[in-house]
Amino acid sequence: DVDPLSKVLEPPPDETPVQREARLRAEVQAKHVSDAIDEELERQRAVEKKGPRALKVLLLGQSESGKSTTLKNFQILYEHKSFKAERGSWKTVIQLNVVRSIHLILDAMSRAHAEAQARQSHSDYQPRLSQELLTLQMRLAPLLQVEQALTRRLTPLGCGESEATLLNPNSSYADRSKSFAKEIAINSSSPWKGAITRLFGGDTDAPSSNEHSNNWNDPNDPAVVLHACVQDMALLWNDPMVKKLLEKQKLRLQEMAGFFLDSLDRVTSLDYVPSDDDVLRARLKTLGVQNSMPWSPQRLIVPCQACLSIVSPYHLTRVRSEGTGVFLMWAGTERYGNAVLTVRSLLMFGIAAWVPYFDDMDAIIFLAPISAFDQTLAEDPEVNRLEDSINIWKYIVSNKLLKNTNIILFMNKIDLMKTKLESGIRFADFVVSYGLRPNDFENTSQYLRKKFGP
Ligand SMILES: Nc1nc2c(ncn2[C@@H]2O[C@H](COP(=O)(O)OP(=O)(O)OP(=O)(O)O)[C@@H](O)[C@H]2O)c(=O)[nH]1
Ligand SMILES: [Mg+2]
Repeated sequence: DVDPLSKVLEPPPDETPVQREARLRAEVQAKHVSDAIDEELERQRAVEKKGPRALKVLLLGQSESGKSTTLKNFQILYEHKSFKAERGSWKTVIQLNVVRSIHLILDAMSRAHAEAQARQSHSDYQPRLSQELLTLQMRLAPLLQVEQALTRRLTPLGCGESEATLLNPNSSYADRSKSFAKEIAINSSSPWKGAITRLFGGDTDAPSSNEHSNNWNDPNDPAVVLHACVQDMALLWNDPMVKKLLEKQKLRLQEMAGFFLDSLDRVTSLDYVPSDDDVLRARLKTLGVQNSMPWSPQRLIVPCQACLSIVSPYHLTRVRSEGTGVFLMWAGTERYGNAVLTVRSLLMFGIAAWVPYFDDMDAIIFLAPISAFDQTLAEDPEVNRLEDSINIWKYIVSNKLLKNTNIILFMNKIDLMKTKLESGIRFADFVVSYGLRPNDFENTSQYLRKKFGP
């Protein structure tokens, strides 16, 4: 009869005093988050009493499915002024995305190097990495410090996740690369955007508030280091040996979230201000529930139950609107005490815990990134991402508690889907039941519409 949720929340039996302190701190923080959400809901109720009823939409989907991106798209449509005001804060995220891509390359090189050395001890030694590459690797070392500085900038109040603080400068390179593979996550209630803006004296009414957010006289300023490293980064990314090595290790950086290596000159230039498209592409993992401000005077007109639509959040078209709209976004990953739960595990614990979020929603927009057919979940490498999306979707549409809620499916990331199919990745290799049908977007998307359908 043990409640599965409290079981997950139990502290581990061998908890050390340090872990205990961290857990209690996290719990206090979670309580703040929860109180802030309550306050926000209360505030919204007060607003609703005055004006027309706000339409509430919940964005739901596995991690990296595009919830934050969809929210950004709606922000572009309805709140362009505040979206523009936040561009300076996104610049820090984009810099972090660049550094992360470079690190993934450096890690891949280290792996190849280690492999070559192991082979050297056997017979004929063929150096795998050229001397230039080894030099580049050394010259790009300062980027590690940059990563820490950027992380601190994004988590000024300690509201980042432990992934962000794991990077201890005294740890070995191997340890650092291991922790680097993890993404930095920001709790959605964290005031990171505001904190950066305040830190640099940004004016939120200005069209691009943080153009002056860097100190060009400080050689340790992340933007200065990145600018100084731009040639080396470009040399590394364009090196044919690196290309081969990445291909061999099946690292397709271009398809990964937060890819900016093809725009290095632009995004590391001293006067760089992110464009709308850059902000859409910037990747920062969200934890926790995020509540948008009510947007007025527009409202989304949502179609009927379980409508199927194919859109790319990059190219949402304007929806006819009136009244006000509120979006609630549920992160792909949720933290409870010391346990990190995914949308999937939360659903398995029963929808009861979610009811406060679900029951007064007018609509749920479910994000299913169909391009993920050849990928597995970061939190569970055994589970195919597409299969996971289909399972959660079926759970949602068959849930009685949601029978009066409009449910909209966004089969998104279609641009990536097309690129993948065109590059020769075979859909049927991952979805066996697809059989011998043509490996093109038209047929695969048609097939998936049916798969998600009733
Ligand atoms: N190519 C492409 N990339 C997309 C699309 N939609 C989202 N992305 C990218 O996918 C990455 C992940 O999207 P997010 O919006 O951060 O995902 P999320 O669902 O909020 O993920 P969590 O915060 O981890 O729950 C981002 O870098 C986006 O730019 C799309 O339609 N096409
Ligand atoms: Mg997110």
